[in-house]
Amino acid sequence: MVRFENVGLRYGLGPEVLRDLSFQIPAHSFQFLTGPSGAGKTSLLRMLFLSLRPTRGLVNMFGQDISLLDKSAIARLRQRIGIVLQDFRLLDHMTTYENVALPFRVMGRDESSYRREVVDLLKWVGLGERMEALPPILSGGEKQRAAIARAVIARPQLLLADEPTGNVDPTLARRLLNLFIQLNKSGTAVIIATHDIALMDQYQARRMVLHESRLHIYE
Ligand SMILES: Nc1ncnc2c1ncn2[C@@H]1O[C@H](COP(=O)(O)OP(=O)(O)OP(=O)(O)O)[C@@H](O)[C@H]1O
Repeated sequence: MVRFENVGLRYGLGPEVLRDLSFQIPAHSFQFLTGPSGAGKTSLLRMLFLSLRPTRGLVNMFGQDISLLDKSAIARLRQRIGIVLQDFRLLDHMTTYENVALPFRVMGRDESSYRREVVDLLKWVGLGERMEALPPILSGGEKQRAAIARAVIARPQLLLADEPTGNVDPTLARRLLNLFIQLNKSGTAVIIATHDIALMDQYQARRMVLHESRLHIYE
């Protein structure tokens, strides 16, 4: 599903923040991405979301060499990827319900075909009472859950999550991890970037560890 070969990344004229990354993400797989602060986890997730191009090396996503794709092809590939970023990126003028329903709207689906699904997921993540609220009045943990719900609602083929349990208590973190595990069992490949060792210890999965710009994989 994803293949990186000798990928390097630098910002501007700075040093390479990621170097010689070679790995594959198989379909249906589950992995944690970890490493110290500043190791490049967010940068790697952004490359996987095709919002950042590598400075060198080959990136192949869903069987396509991304260096050959134009903007519209990249936008189409992105529809197969769900992402939860640390700053959530919720749209402030839309309600929580509308934010979570957005992937279905982008696909051109009729609201009657997805309303129940969106409402059920919002209830499941504990936002049943916040559906009509606008993001600016949500707490940090509520925004995080809304961002996660939006990323998973359309069952993407690949889910990328950057510190998805950073703003919630341990009980809710476990619940959200279970949501990712269930999504994975239904076929989505999942990559969760986290510092949270307690979270990783709760689920036996492949670990991708960034250290001094390089990636080490522990199966
Ligand atoms: N837009 C940018 N311009 C220049 N340097 C950047 C940019 N974004 C990130 N960096 C640098 O790249 C390196 C990796 O940053 P990145 O945010 O990917 O790390 P991280 O592992 O996600 O960190 P954290 O765990 O603290 O979120 C850091 O040295 C950072 O300063």
